[in-house]
Formats: sequence, C-alpha cells, structure tokens
Amino acid sequence: MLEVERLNIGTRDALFVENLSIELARGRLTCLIGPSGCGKSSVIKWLSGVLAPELRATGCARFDGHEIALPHPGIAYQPQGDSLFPWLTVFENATLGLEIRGEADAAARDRVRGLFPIFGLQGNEDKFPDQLSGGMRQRAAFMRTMVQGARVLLLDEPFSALDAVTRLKMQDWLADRLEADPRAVLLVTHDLFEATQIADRVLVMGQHPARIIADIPLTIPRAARTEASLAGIRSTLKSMLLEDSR
Ligand SMILES: Nc1ncnc2c1ncn2[C@@H]1O[C@H](COP(=O)(O)OP(=O)(O)OP(=O)(O)O)[C@@H](O)[C@H]1O
Repeated sequence: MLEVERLNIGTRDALFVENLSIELARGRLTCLIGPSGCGKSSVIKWLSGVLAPELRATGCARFDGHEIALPHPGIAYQPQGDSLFPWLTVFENATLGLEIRGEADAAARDRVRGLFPIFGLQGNEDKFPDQLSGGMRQRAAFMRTMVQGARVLLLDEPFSALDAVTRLKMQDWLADRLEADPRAVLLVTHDLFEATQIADRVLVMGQHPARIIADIPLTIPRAARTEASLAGIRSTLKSMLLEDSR
C-alpha cells in the first residue's frame, strides 16, 4: 500500500538516514525499532511532511503504486506523547483534523460522537485533556488520528509516557482496534517487548548510517504470544541492536 524508496535524510554536513526503503501493507502493524537518535522519528516525519526545514531529504513515496507528494491525505501522523491541545475539549481535539480539512460538518461530528464509546471515552466529550488519565489521553489522541480516515497511520512512540500496566492494556486495545478497522500502521517504539507483542512485523533500524538491518515477520497469532514463545525472537532482536551499536 505505501512504499518508501531510497530515502536519504541528513543535515547540510552529513546524512544520517541513507538509502532506506520500507513497504507497508494494509491491515498490518509494522513496528520500527532502533537505537535512540538513529533517525526513526525523522523517517515518519518525512512521510508526514513535517520534517524540520533545516534537514534535507530525498526519496520517493508511493501510495498504491503511484508516486505521491507529501504530506498526503491518505497518511495520518501521531507525534510522540499524546499531543492533545490542553485548551480544547476531548471532542474538539478529536475533530480538529476534520476542522482543519474543512470536513467537520454535522454528519462528521455525529460520526465522531458515535466513536466515543468504542474508544472507551463515553461521557468525556466535554472534558479537557488534563481531566483524563494517561491511557484515556492516548485513546483520545488515537481517535483523533483514526477519524481522519487515512489508510496509513504513523505512530511515534504512542505509549512511551504510560505506566507499565496501562501500557500493556493499551497495546492490546490498539491491536483490537486495528483488527476491527484495519489500516497500514508504522509504529515507532524503543521497546522490543512492545514490538514483539503487537507487531505483525518488526523492522530493525541500524545507525551510522540508519538503514533497515532486519525485517522480521511475527507469525505467532497475537493471542498465543507468551514470554516463552517470544523469548527467541526477542533475544535475536536484542543481539542485532547491541551488535549494530558496537
Ligand atoms: N532539526 C534537526 N536539526 C539537526 N539534527 C536533527 C534535527 N532533528 C533531528 N536531528 C538529528 O537527527 C538524528 C535522528 O533523530 P531522530 O529524532 O529522527 O532519531 P530517533 O531514532 O527517532 O531518536 P529517538 O529514538 O531518541 O526518538 C539525530 O542525530 C538527531 O540529533
């Protein structure tokens, strides 16, 4: 569905991402892991059209086989953290993307209201983000991303601010939501436990320069994944990351 080819990103002096290619398929959750600072966020910022202007990038993005200009309406981006605006209610945050695109008519607003129970946020429409728990804020941020209707979702460390238990619950919740409403998802995480728990596929990014050093499909059904069944793959991923950082 979405292909990135020969992506280079760097400063004026040097490239830090070099000749990187990625393919994302519909209904598949791909996790991108790699050492801090290797360029994971820069890759998804480039795909979202929000790369810092002082960085330079060349590369090609294709959607359903056609080369596209970025940003593209078929690609939605959720930055690190929950990124909700504190001065807007949860409902206003959820409809913000639609407002910006001029698509927040009465029917669209009713559709978003109808999603609140599905996202576990019923009764919280008129609250402000600081009146919600961390998990609820994440669900609200994710709802805002989903309602834009994009077929590709780019999620930058969506669970990094959550405590361990909420994080586990949110991982299951996200996998269930995507099963009910499949999209092509690229999720950046530092956490290889998280990656192996939720992904259909893990891409490992190396550094100096950043490129994909492994592409590992996870074939065990999510419901059957246990510490024991994932131990081998986690150990392989850990070795790759340590090896690359030497
Ligand atoms: N605006 C910028 N100007 C110059 N260098 C930048 C800029 N933004 C990022 N970089 C550099 O680009 C490299 C990649 O950063 P990026 O945030 O993409 O990495 P990351 O893998 O997502 O890191 P982390 O896992 O810590 O979030 C880093 O060396 C960073 O210092």
